[in-house]
Parts: sequence; structure tokens; C-alpha cells
Amino acid sequence: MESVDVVVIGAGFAGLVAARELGRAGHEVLVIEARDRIGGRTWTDHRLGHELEMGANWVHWVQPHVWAEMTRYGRGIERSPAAEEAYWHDSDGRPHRGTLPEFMALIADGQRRIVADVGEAMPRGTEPAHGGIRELDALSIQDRIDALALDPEARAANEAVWVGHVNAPLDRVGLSSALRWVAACGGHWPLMHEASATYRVVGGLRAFAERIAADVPGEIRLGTAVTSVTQTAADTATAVTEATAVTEATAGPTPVAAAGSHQDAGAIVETAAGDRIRARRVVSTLPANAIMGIRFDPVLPETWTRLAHETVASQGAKLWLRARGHVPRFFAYASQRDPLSVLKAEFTGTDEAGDYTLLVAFGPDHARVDPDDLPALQAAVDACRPGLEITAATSHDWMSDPLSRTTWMTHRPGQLTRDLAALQEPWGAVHFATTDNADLWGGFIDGAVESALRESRRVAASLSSGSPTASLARQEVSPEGPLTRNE
Ligand SMILES: Cc1cc2nc3c(=O)[nH]c(=O)nc-3n(C[C@H](O)[C@H](O)[C@H](O)COP(=O)(O)OP(=O)(O)OC[C@H]3O[C@@H](n4cnc5c(N)ncnc54)[C@H](O)[C@@H]3O)c2cc1C
Repeated sequence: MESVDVVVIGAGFAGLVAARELGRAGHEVLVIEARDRIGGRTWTDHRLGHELEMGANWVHWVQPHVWAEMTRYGRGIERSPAAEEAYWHDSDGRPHRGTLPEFMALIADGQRRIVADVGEAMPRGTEPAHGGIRELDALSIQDRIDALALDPEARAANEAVWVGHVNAPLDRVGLSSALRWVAACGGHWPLMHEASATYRVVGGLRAFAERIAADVPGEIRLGTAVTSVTQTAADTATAVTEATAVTEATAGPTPVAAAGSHQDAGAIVETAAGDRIRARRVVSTLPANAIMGIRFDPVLPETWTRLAHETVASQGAKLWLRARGHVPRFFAYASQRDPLSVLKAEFTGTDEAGDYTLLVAFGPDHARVDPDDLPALQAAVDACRPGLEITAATSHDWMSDPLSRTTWMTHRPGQLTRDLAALQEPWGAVHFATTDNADLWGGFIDGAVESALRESRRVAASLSSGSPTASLARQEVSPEGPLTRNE
């Protein structure tokens, strides 16, 4: 049986950085990725005549973990075009054209008040589950907006802006998701807007991910889905090592007898092709919504299984649309009830069919938009920014994709303070590195890198000490947070 120190499941940013760190620390790593490409929820693909980001698009220097990677690999940024025009719904719900300063003036009071208590709720961006948020976490963003009694025009604009950020209807998303990203920007809400949707990576995210992958001193095995992870007791692992091929062919690994064993051991990782790989440690980078795609034995702690069944809040869509002609650069917000709530002009070009503008669009519900239904998309665009003719569209449905089942992670009310600490805890030989369990910019590429640095450090420490980071005994997470334990 193939045997390595660490199997990393997934070659998104979390998996690539974790593998690089562990490989460079001298451990033998194998990255196993189900897709035929690296990058995970970042995916630069050639569509509509351009290199388009089907997943993540923007980064910012206030995101320290991804920015360190940008510096390390000499990546530059370019600004998405500044808007010459802005569109939003007037008090009768009709699209209205204005300027960027007018729009910012319209939303400023609401934006400030939505996150006014961020200093008390999340005094430290790096500890988002601590502070007054414990009392507020039952609230949705909609609850907070409803309490502000904004006039209809300002209310619709503020709602649409937040739908753009959290990628779901606002009554489904915890206020914590708004507060944590503003906390990460030192409480400065306009900076949060800039950080989340302004600067693209020059050369695209695929090239960025490839640079990290080139630094992984180990194999990245593509097109290989992991189907099960079976933790094994120490003596079992020895037996497996010594077993012959006959044993491997006829018997699976002997699983840990019961949760509660304190044996350091490792795990047997099985792929869809039936290959089995023995690893002293496993790093899962699967998103919370997709983790049930792997059978874990012993089963994952309740926090993971409950969250996977409950699902996190994000459920939206990102689309690229081609409009006829060169359109003045604009951004447009419809209402949160429209299929598309946010529309922006990103690129212009000319080909044999004539001049065109490429638009990026976001909606709160992936099930309400279909890139093949141009008449429906035209109507959705008309509700944002009248006067455009849509001639083509493309998208990737990340919610229906079994390897993600999420776009960028946002929490439902209550999930942040209930789950975050427990999601960061290793489970025997299995560690979890994913943007979904990051502290600072959870949901962003930055969070993926942060989680990878955290777990690779823990895995390296446990490998050199020869004992697991955490036993399989039921772990009680201290209300003070997980980082005081198991380090
Ligand atoms: C539409 C969209 C827009 C976004 N916009 C931004 C943005 O502008 N800025 C930003 O910072 N972030 C953005 N994000 C979020 C960002 O893409 C993610 O937070 C980040 O890429 C997650 O990285 P990760 O490594 O934690 O997870 P992932 O990238 O999801 O990596 C997990 C990997 O595990 C693999 N996998 C799953 N199951 C298995 C299995 N059984 N066996 C083997 N491999 C498996 C998956 O294929 C995947 O490659 C966006 C995301 C989406 C979808």
C-alpha cells in the first residue's frame, strides 16, 4: 500500500498552501484532488472570448494571508473599472440612473448603522466569535436592516449591497457575516466594500494557484476523488505496513475500535478507483457543505455533520453576461427579491460579431438563474440596468457542484459562535483546513490560506512529536477558543 506522511484532500488554495508548508518542512505529502484542475473555487476559464474568473475574483492588501502569498509570488493587482454610472431602484422599485457619489451618499447612513456596534460585537477581527457577537448572533442581516427604519429607496439599496456581499437572501444570513468582514477592516465599512470587490490579480487566479502548486514538493494527483478516510490505531497501522498485498486486496484497514481511543495512528484514504493510501495525518480542505461526500470512520464530530446537513447560508450565483456594444462602465443594484441583485461592467472588446461589454452579475439564489435562458436573463438585467441587449451568458453553478455545494461561505444566524471553534479542532489524525473555518476572512481566499497555515503548523508539530494533535475522544471546546488547546 502506498504510504505517505500526509494526504491533503483538495487542491484549492487551502490544500496547496498546506501541502507546500508540510512538504517544505520535510514531510512526504500527497495532494488528492477530485477535479481535473487545481484551484477549487478559484477557476480562471476561457469563456465568451476572455479569461474569466468563474469563482473568486478580487483580493486586497487588507487580507494579510493572501497578500503575503501575493508578495511571495510577485503577483500584481489591477483595478476593476471604476463606475461612470450607477443604477439603483427608486422608492417605486424602478431602476434609476445616477452617479457613484450619489449612490454612496444614499447608502452611507444605512451602511454605517448596520455595523455601528462592530467595535463591541467583534473587538478583534482575528477572534470573530468573541465579544458582544455572542448576544447578537441570533440576528440576521435582515433583522438589523428592519430595525433601522430606512426610507424605501435607501433600504432597497442597502439590502442589494449586502446581498452582493453575502450571496444569499438577507434573512438567511447572520449579522455576524457583515460584522466579521467589517471587523477585519478595523470597523471601516467603505474599506470592506473596496476589499471585497475591487482589485483583480494580474494574470488571473489560475496562474497564482499554479505558482503555489509549483512549490509543492510532492505529487498533486488530479481527477481522483477521495471516498473514505478510515482512522487506524497505531498497532493496526503497523500491521497494515507489514501486511502483504494479499492482505491489502482482501481486507480493508481495521478502523479504530471506538471513538475514545488515544492511540496515534493515522488513516487509510480510499479513492473512487479503489486505491488505498496510508497516511500518518490527513488534511481535509473540503467545504462544510460538501464534506459528507467522503465517508469518515469514525464519523466526524457532531459539529461537522450537523453543519453539513444544516448547510451554511451562501446559496447564490455568479454569472458572466455579454451585452451588445461598448457600454459606459457602470454598476447596478436591483432589489434582493430580483434574480440578479448586482450587475457590473468589467471588460469591453470587439470581435467578428461587433463591439461588446462583459458584465459580471450576482444573484441571491442559484436556482433562480439559468445561463441558458437568455430571455429570463434579459428581464433580470432590465431590472438592474435598462437598455442593454444580452447576447450570451455563462456561469458555473457552485451550489449544485458536489465538490463545493457553496459559493463563498457565509453563516446562518447562530452558526459562527456555535461552530467556529469546534470546526478548527483536529479529529484524531484528521485536520481541517478550509476557508469555512478561518478566523479573519472566512469565506475568502485569505481564509483558505490562513486555515492552511494554522493546520500545517499543527500537523508538523504532531508529526515531530509522534503523537496526534488531538485524540479521538469527544473534544470539548473551551469557550475561550480552540487555540489554547492541543498546540
Ligand atoms: C462565485 C464565487 C466568487 C467568489 N469571489 C471571491 C472573491 O472575489 N475573493 C475571494 O477572496 N474569495 C472569493 N470566493 C471564495 C473563494 O473562492 C474561496 O473562499 C476559496 O477559494 C476557498 O478555498 P478552499 O481551499 O478553502 O476551498 P476549495 O477551493 O473549495 O477547495 C476544496 C477542494 O477540495 C476538492 N474536493 C472536494 N471533494 C473532494 C473529494 N472527495 N476528493 C478530492 N478532492 C475533493 C475540491 O474539488 C476543491 O478543489 C468566491 C467563491 C465563489 C464560488
